[in-house]
Amino acid sequence: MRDFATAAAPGKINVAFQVGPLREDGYHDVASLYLALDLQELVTAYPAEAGTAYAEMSEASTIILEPDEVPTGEDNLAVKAARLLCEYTGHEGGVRLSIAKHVPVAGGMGGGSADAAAALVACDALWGLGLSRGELMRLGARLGADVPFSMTGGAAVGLGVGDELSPLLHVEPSHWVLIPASYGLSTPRVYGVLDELRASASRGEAEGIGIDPELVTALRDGDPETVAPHLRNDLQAAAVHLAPELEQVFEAAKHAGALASLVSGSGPTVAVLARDGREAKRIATQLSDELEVRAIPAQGPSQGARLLR
Ligand SMILES: C[C@](O)(CO)[C@H](O)COP(=O)(O)OP(=O)(O)OC[C@H]1O[C@@H](n2ccc(N)nc2=O)[C@H](O)[C@@H]1O
Ligand SMILES: Nc1ncnc2c1ncn2[C@@H]1O[C@H](COP(=O)(O)OP(=O)(O)OP(=O)(O)O)[C@@H](O)[C@H]1O
Repeated sequence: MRDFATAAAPGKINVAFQVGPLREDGYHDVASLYLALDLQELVTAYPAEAGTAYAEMSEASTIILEPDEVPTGEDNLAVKAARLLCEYTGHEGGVRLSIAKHVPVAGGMGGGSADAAAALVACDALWGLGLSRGELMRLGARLGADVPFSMTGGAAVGLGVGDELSPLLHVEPSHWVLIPASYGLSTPRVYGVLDELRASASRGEAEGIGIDPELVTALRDGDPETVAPHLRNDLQAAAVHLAPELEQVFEAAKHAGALASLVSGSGPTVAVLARDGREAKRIATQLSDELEVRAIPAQGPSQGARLLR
């Protein structure tokens, strides 16, 4: 048996995100243009006493974590992933999962989902289970709507709850600045506020959802000016409703030279589109000073969950 196994998995942004009406199972049908970023979570799986599974935050984390901000017991998504793998295969080994966090927590960038995806890959290797990618993807879908995309990475259209993925091939790199907030937003709460806002609006039924083919072409061509007008997130109004201070972040991003910006997923992290990598670094420095945050330059697409050693 291996002494340990390390896997990486990416955080994401939704370059476009449309939300349909609330379904009976409490979820919403969505149309998402997912982009995996080079902000990667690293999960190392070490053997532990049989039947136990727990997480610890690694000192290598670049995200500043408040004590108890991320649960380390059964509520941790990586621990849930290890448990699910045991349940599915009948394996009885124990595991300690050391997580190096590089994706803002509760920021709408799928950090917990990336931990789950990386944990599936790392535990599969540690325990020599030899599951197929398809099996790991299906297990991932049971852990959260964003987990399958963190397994595939790259760029993809996600339908259903976000888990029915059609990968986009040949997408040129695009450059972004992520502006994390000092607080998190709960994903179910943000969806709930969207439902409330829609119920109280005089507009009728939600329109049909889908991804504009022009956006796909613009991403393939690597033309940020053409990508910019297509940035759209139906959850943004709900995130801003819960955190009105986000308006200042949009304003600052505009002044700093953003081509466009939007709330990432359920927020509150804001993703800013830059002309190129140099611009992204410049904007990140400027916004870090102005907003007193640690703005992070990043680029996508980036690889999905994979074993490092
Ligand atoms: C906001 C996004 O990050 C955009 O990619 C995702 O839609 C959320 O993905 P996630 O965090 O993996 O979501 P899950 O952990 O599966 O679901 C958390 C909660 O979000 C809401 N939820 C999630 C996905 C979806 N398509 N419709 C929903 O209404 C549900 O209330 C659900 O109980
Ligand atoms: N491994 C984990 N890393 C981070 N948060 C976790 C993890 N496991 C469980 N959680 C819990 O999940 C909550 C949301 O975490 P996460 O960072 O995944 O949010 P998010 O990026 O907004 O998710 P998404 O974009 O998928 O909706 C956290 O507040 C934390 O309590």
